[in-house]
Amino acid sequence: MISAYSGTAVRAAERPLLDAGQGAELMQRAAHGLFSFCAALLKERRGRMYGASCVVLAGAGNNGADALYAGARLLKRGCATTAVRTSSSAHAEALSAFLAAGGRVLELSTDKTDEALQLCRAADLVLDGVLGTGGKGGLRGPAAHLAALAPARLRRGHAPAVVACDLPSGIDADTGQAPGPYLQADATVTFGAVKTGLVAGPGAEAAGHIEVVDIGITPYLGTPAVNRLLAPDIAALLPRPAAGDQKYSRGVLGIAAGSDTYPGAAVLATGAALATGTGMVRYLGPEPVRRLINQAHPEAVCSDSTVPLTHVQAWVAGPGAGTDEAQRRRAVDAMASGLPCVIDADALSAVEPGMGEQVILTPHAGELTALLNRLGEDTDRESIEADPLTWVRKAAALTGATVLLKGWATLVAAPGGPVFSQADATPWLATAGSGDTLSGILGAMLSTARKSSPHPGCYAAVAAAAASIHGRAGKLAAEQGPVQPSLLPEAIRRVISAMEQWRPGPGEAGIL
Ligand SMILES: NC(=O)C1=CN([C@@H]2O[C@H](COP(=O)(O)OP(=O)(O)OC[C@H]3O[C@@H](n4cnc5c(N)ncnc54)[C@H](O)[C@@H]3O)[C@@H](O)[C@H]2O)[C@@H](O)CC1
Ligand SMILES: [K+]
Repeated sequence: MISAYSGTAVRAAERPLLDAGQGAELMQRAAHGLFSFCAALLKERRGRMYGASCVVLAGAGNNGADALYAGARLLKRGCATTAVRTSSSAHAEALSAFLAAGGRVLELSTDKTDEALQLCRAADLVLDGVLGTGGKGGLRGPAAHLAALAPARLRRGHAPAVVACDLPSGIDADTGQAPGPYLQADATVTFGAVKTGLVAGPGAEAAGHIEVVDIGITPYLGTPAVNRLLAPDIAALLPRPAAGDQKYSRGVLGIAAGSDTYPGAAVLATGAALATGTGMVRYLGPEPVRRLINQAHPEAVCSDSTVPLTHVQAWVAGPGAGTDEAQRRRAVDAMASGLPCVIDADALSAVEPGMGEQVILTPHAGELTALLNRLGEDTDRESIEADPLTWVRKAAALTGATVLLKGWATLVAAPGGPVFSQADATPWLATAGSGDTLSGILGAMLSTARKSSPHPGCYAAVAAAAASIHGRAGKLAAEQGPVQPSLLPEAIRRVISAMEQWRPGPGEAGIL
C-alpha cells in the first residue's frame, strides 16, 4: 500500500530533524535520490549518461536547491546542464555547487521564455524545481508563462523527459489543486513520503510515475491522509471459494437496476458481477429487463420481488433505473436494509443524511454536485473537479455513507475514516455503461466479503479495490481497441485471475 501525507504533515515531520541541524543532510539525501532516478532514466533512454543535455528549472527555495544539487551531480557525470532560474534569489550553496560543477545559468524573464523553452525542447531531461511544498497559490510571473506554453512546446515530436522535484510546480501539495498553469511531469521524485497532492485532483495526473526517496523522516510521520492499494492489498480483499462452499455460503448479490427506458445498465452490472465472482445474482426489475438478463446471463435468478422479501448479502441499486418507481423503492429499501449496498446513478437522488458507511455511493463529479446541492452545499462541478479530495470527504461526512468519486484518480472516502485514491484506469473507460460495470464488480465483492466484524473504513477499502480492478480491466480491454463495457467481463475475469499471484499466503495478514 502507498501512504500519502499532506505537504503540511511532511514539513512537520521534517521539523525535528531540521531543529537538530540535519537540514543540509536531508537535502543531500533528497538530491542524491533525485539524481539517481534521473541517471537511471537517462541510461534507459539514451544507453548512457555522458553527453546528455539537461535543464534544471530552479526556484528560490529548497526545492530549487534540491534540483540544483542534482544538476551538479549530473554535470559531474558528463551531462551538459543549464539552470533556468525562475527567481532572482536562490539557495546560495546549491547555486555555488552547480556553478562549480560547470553549470550554465539563464535568468528567466518574460522575454526569455522562448529561449528557455527551446533549451528544454532540445534537452533529454528537464528537472522541475521551481516550487515544492513551500509553494503558495500556484506559479506566478515568467514561470507561470513558461508552464502555460510548455504543453504545446514540449509535448510534440522529440519530447524531453520531465521529472518533477518533490511535486510538479504549480500543484498544491495538500490538495492536488492547480490554481493556475503547472508543469506536467512524466515522473515525480518525492522526498520523505508521497504528498496527498500527488494522488488527488489535477496533481494526480500531473505527477506521472511516483518515486519516493527515503530521507529518514518516516518515524515522524503520523497517520496517512490518503492510501493507495497495490496488487497484494487487492488480492487480500478478493475472497476465494473454499472446499466446503456452496452458492449461498459464498454470498448472494441482489441487483435492482435497469428500467424499461434503460435496460442495458442492468445487463452490464450483472455481467460484471458474475465475472468478478459471487455465489448468485438475484435480479429484481421489470419483465422486459428480466428477459434480456436471462438471455445474456442465464445463471442470474430474476424476479419482480421486493428488497425485504429477497435474501441476499449485498445490493446494487440505481444503474439505469431512470424514473422507475419500483426501482426507486428498492434503492430506498436497500439503503435501509443495513446490508452493504452500492448506490449508483439514478438511486443517488434518494440518498439522505444518516446513511451508514456500508452504503457506498458511486457518483461522478456531476452526480456528486447534484447530491451536494440537494443537501444544501453551494458547489459546482468545476469546484469538485478542481479539489475532489475536499469534496469527497465532505460528501462522506454529510451523508454518513462511504463515497466513491469517479475520476482519473478515483477517490473513496469513509465518513471520518480513511481516504483511498486509485489511479489504475484508462481514459478509454470514459464511456457509457462503464459505471454500471463498476457497480457490478463492487457489488460482487461486497456480497462475498467475509468479515465477521467490519471495522471503520473496510467498505472504503473494498470500494477502492473494486475501482482498481475496474481500471485494470479497462486497460487490458483497451489493448484490443476502444473499450466496450459489454465486453469488459472477459477482462475482469483475467484481472481477477492474475490477482491470484499476489494473494497473501496462509498466516499472512491482509489489510482488513
Ligand atoms: N524541509 C526539509 O527538510 C527538506 C526540504 N526539501 C525540499 O524543500 C522543499 C520545500 O522548500 P521551501 O520551503 O524552501 O519551499 P519551496 O522551495 O517550495 O518554495 C519556497 C520559495 O518560493 C517562494 N514562493 C512561494 N510560493 C510561490 C509562488 N507561488 N510563486 C513564486 N514563488 C513562490 C517563497 O517565497 C520561497 O522563496 C520541498 O518541496 C523539498 O523539495 C528537501 O530538500 C528535503 C528536506
Ligand atoms: K517542483
